[in-house]
Amino acid sequence: MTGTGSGSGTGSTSIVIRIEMTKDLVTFGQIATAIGDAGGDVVAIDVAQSSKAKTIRDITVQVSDHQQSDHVVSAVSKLEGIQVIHVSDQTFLIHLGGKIEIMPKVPIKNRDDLSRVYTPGVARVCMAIHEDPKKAYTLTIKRNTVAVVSDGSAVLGLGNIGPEAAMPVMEGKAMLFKQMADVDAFPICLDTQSTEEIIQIVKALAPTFGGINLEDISSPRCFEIEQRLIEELNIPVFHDDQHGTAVVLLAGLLNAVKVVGKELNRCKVVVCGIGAAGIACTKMLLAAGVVNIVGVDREGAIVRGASYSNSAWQWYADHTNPERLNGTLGDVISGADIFIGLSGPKVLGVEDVKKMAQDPIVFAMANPTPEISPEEAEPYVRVMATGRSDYPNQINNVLCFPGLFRGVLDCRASRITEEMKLAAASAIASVVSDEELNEYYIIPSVFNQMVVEKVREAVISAAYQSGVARRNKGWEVAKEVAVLSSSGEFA
Ligand SMILES: NC(=O)c1ccc[n+]([C@@H]2O[C@H](COP(=O)([O-])OP(=O)(O)OC[C@H]3O[C@@H](n4cnc5c(N)ncnc54)[C@H](O)[C@@H]3O)[C@@H](O)[C@H]2O)c1
Ligand SMILES: O=C(O)C[C@H](O)C(=O)O
Ligand SMILES: [Mg+2]
Repeated sequence: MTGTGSGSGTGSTSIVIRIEMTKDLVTFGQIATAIGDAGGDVVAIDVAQSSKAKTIRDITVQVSDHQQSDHVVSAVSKLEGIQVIHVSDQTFLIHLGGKIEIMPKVPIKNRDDLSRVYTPGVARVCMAIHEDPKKAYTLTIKRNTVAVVSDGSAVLGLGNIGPEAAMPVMEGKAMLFKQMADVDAFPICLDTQSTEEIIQIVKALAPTFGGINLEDISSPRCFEIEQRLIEELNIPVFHDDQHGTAVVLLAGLLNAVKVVGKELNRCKVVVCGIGAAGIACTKMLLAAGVVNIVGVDREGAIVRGASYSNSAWQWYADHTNPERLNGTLGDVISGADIFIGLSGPKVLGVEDVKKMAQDPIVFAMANPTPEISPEEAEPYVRVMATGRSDYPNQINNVLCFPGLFRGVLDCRASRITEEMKLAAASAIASVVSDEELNEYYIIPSVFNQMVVEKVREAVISAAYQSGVARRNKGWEVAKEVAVLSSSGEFA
C-alpha cells in the first residue's frame, strides 16, 4: 500500500526556505550542516537579494516528508543570524499565481483580425445571437463551458473555510475538467452563503455557461439551491458532492461486493456523515435496492420514527434504519458489511472495524484525511478505499464529473436524470474487467482514459432515452462529431 497517511503529503518532496542571513553572524556552511544534521539534502541555493551586511537566499532542500521538513526549518531558524522569511513546498509552488489561465483560440495578428474578433465585426455576431439566442451555443464559449460554483461552506472535509480558501479546490476541478474531458470550466467562489442570493447569482451567470457544477456547498442549503436551479434554468445543474460522489460510490460498491462475494441489496450499510454526499449516496443505494442502511452523524444514529428539525434528516429517518438502531457509530456498526464515510477525519476506530461482519468493505471517503487510515484499517478489512490519490481504490467524484459533463454538453442535455447517473455508475464499474478485479483494484484509475469516454457514451445514450438531449439524434453516431461541432455544423 502506498501513501504517507500524513493527511496531506505524498512522500519525498522538496521545500524552498527563504532566509535572511546576517553575514557576520553565520556562514552558509553552518546552515548546510544544520540542514544535513536534520536529515535534509540541499539541492539548490539562489540569492534573492544581497547587501553588505545581509543576504536573502532561497535554499531548496529535499526532505522525506512533512515531519522532516519541520525538523529542517526548525534547525535553520535556531541558528544565530538567521531569520526564516517563509517556507514553500512543491504543493504551494504549484499553486503560485493560481492553476489555470484563459488563452485565446486564435491570435490577433493585425487590424483585420482585430476587426473580426472585436469591433466592428463582433457586432454582427452579437445581433445574430440577439435574433436567435440558441446561437449562443455555436458562437460563444457556452457550448463547452461549465461554471464550478462554491460558497466555501463545506470545502472537502475542512468545513466552512470561506470563498477565497475554496478557490484552490475549484481551480483544481477546472483543471481536471479540461485535462480529462476538454471541458472549459471556470471557478466561481461566491461571497455569500444565503440560499436565495446564491440562486439569484447563479441564474444571472447562466447565459455564459452550458452547465453548472455546484461544489462544496454544505447541506441542507445545497438541496434547495440545486433543486431551484434545476427548475429555474434551462442548462444542467449538478451538485457534484451529492451526485458525482454517489455515482462513483455505486460504481465502487458494485465491484467491491463482487470481490467479497456478497449481494449488495442484502448488505448492512452504515453511512457516517449525513450531509450532501451522505444523503445522495444513500438515495443512490436505495435506488440500487439496498434496504438496510443506517445513517450516523455527530449526534449518533438517525433513527426511524424519531423527529428531526432538519428536513433532510427527517427524510433520512423515514427511509432508512429499518431496525430502528440507536446509539453511536461504535454501537450501530456491529455486523455491518459496508462502512461509507462522508464525514471528517479519524471518525472510525480500529475497534469499530473489528465489530463489522466478515470481509468488511470500508470506504473512508472524507478528504483530505479519511475516517480511518488505510494503514490502520488494512489488517481488518477486505476492501479498503479512500477519496485520495495516493492510495489504491480512489473513490472520488473526479471519476464522474469530467465524462458526465462531456456527455451532457455534447448532446446538449437540458438536465441530468437519474438514468444518466446510473448509466455513469455502471460505465465506471465496467472499466474494471472481471480478470482485473481484486481487493486493490475495484475502481479504475483517474488516469484511465477509458473512464471519460465510457461515461460520456453512457450519459449521452441515457440522455436520449430520458428525452432530455436537445441535439438531433444521429449527431451522436459519428465520432467525427467533435470536429464538425467545433465548426458549428451541428448547431
Ligand atoms: N471522495 C469523494 O469523492 C467525496 C465527495 C464528496 C464529499 N467527500 C467528503 O465527504 C465529507 C462530507 O462532504 P459533504 O459535501 O457531504 O459535506 P456536508 O458538510 O454537507 O456534510 C458533512 C456531514 O458530516 C457530518 N460530520 C462531520 N464530522 C462528523 C463526525 N465526526 N461524525 C459524524 N458526522 C460528522 C456533519 O455533521 C455533516 O452532516 C467531506 O470530508 C468531503 O471531503 C468526498
Ligand atoms: O474534491 C474532492 O477531492 C472530492 C470531493 O468533491 C470533496 O469535496 O471531497
Ligand atoms: Mg467537493
